[in-house]
Amino acid sequence: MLEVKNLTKVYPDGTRALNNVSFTVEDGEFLVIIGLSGSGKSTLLRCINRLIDPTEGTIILDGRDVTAADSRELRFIRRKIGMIFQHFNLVDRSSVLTNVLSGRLGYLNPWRSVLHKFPGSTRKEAIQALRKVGIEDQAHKRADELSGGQRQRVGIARALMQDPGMILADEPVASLDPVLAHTILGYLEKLNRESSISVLCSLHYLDLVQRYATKVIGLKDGEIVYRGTRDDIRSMTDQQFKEIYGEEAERVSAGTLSHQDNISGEVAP
Ligand SMILES: Nc1ncnc2c1ncn2[C@@H]1O[C@H](COP(=O)(O)OP(=O)(O)OP(=O)(O)O)[C@@H](O)[C@H]1O
Repeated sequence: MLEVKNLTKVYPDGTRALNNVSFTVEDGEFLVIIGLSGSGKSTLLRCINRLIDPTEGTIILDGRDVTAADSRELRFIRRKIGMIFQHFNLVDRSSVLTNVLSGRLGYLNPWRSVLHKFPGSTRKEAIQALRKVGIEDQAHKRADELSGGQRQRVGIARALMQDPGMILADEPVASLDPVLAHTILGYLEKLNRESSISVLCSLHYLDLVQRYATKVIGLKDGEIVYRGTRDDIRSMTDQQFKEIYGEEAERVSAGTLSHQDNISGEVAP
């Protein structure tokens, strides 16, 4: 379980990106964070694994105080938190397999990690992780030879190598077309449901929020302005969504949602 209490982040230039944000995420939840550009979504996600140090407040993950963790503890905590990025953050010139294996670096003993020497069993696991996202046949290609959707699947496989209890996904489908967006979110949902991995994800299409979220928080100028359960979200109107999200709020095309029915079948291992 994740408990975020009174979290505030003020950047050195004085920008108050988060102001007194509190919420909880139960194990196995799929929390979606919505909000306009600049509302603080990335800052919030990055505070949770301390890629950004909060100014005030506490973050407790499974009883451990992330905010008070020293560097040793933080390494341990971060091992269990996978991160997925909008622009994938792959090493383009390395192979897909090497990128996936890098998810395990936090578990290697120091000399192995310096040399990036992975045991054979770990390489097998990496292939299995790629199989879970349907691209084991791409393992030996260079990462920059893959399409955007395939690259994000590599990002998921890399996160899986951490054996995470939680995945933080910062706009994971913003660079993808709507059909691919459903494919990627379908994989995240499957991991969420079948492996009980909690997912915290920022998204900006209402359809996607309604389809995947079990809980939603809405941010505006760094403050929580909306909290919704799965039922609340499903009955949310475009107008309500626009009040939080602004006039930029939009749906992906109606046809895409029905496509999801096919995708669900496709993601089964
Ligand atoms: N390193 C930084 N220094 C100063 N201000 C920053 C820094 N990073 C972000 N901000 C500011 O903090 C606020 C929140 O930014 P953040 O990136 O968290 O928002 P966001 O909701 O993720 O936006 P987007 O959807 O555009 O990524 C914005 O006003 C942004 O300009």
